[in-house]
Amino acid sequence: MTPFTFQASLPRVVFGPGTLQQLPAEVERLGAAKALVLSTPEQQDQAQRVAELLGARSAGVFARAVMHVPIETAREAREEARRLGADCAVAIGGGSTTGLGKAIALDSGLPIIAVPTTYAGSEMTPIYGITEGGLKKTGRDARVLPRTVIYDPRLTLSLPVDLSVTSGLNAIAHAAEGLYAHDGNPILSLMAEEGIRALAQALPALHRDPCDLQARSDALYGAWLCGVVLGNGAMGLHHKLCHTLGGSFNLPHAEVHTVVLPHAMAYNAPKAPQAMAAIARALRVDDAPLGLQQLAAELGAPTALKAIGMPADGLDRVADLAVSAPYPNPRPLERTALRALLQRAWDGSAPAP
Ligand SMILES: NC(=O)C1=CN([C@@H]2O[C@H](COP(=O)(O)OP(=O)(O)OC[C@H]3O[C@@H](n4cnc5c(N)ncnc54)[C@H](O)[C@@H]3O)[C@@H](O)[C@H]2O)C=CC1
Ligand SMILES: O=C(O)/C=C\C(=O)CC(=O)O
Repeated sequence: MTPFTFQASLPRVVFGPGTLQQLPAEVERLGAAKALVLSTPEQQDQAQRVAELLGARSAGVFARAVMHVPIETAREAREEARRLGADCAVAIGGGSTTGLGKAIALDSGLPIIAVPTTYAGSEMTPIYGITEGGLKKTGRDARVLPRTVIYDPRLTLSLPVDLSVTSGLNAIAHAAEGLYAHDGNPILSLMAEEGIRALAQALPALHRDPCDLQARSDALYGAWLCGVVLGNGAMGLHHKLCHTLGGSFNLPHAEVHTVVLPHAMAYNAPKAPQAMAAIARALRVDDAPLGLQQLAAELGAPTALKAIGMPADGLDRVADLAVSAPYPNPRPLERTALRALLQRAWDGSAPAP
């Protein structure tokens, strides 16, 4: 085994069906008196119920989280937290709501309790994203890592099946890139393989029966592990391509990950054979990129960028951007090969190196 360094900074986790009921005690445990509850407009009723559960410990509800955290929304939420005298925030929702909590914490240091209701994994990472003037900036900052995460699988029963599948594949992407990250290590690799395994088993089961609480629990457990990997390892080609595609063309986040991942994996496969072997083991397939694309197709997820709103004439720009700011990746970034990757992803063709 090659020498390595392992240091992880992780939130406290409360996991299991019904654990949302422990939220008031978790707020108290932080030493906080007033929590601002954050959600998207679609989950406002759920946020309201959380505020009722908090009773006197609720400062109010801010239900305006949207995808990619526009700076204007972040400023409004920070101001609302200040105006209401909140000394902590509870983010109930997916990556968009967690992201809003992070934007507040980045500026104010307010502690965040995350209550994830998708499989995006943001609650386990110190990574934030804020969009200003149409450009999304991402960064890492220890202040934005939630202090506590409550994983209550019951809250995911209402997540539509299509979003459950693509969100689960978004989580698998975190683990896949962690397995070949330049700063990876055997402990993160253990978590990554186990996270992929749990999700690969859970997604078909919850696709058959969205109310299968065991499958929902397994998926959330997998998302937790994959989120830890993302938070503690570098992102490579796949995440960078997805951020360009999502940020510049306003494509739906989890769907972009779903379509691109098999192609990014195939691109890197010749330089990351051990990672591919681990992913194939976890998926129980012979060929990791192809097996992943087949899993997505079997679960009714999109497999072509053209099907999720990507204009064909934008592919050249994405290829240009992909090579404009180099970053560590197992296989060097070659424009011609990346342009071909993007074409295959747009067409929905089989992944190829
Ligand atoms: N910083 C990080 O580490 C990460 C950040 N992200 C960010 O998260 C965002 C995407 O987050 P996602 O979770 O994919 O989607 P999302 O948070 O935007 O949610 C999508 C939709 O599903 C709804 N929803 C969520 N949970 C639900 C439930 N249980 N029942 C019914 N409806 C529900 C939401 O209200 C929203 O309308 C992107 O902006 C992405 O950049 C994603 C992964 C990691
Ligand atoms: O692409 C992902 O799933 C991971 C990270 C982000 O989305 C970064 C962000 O919060 O914008």
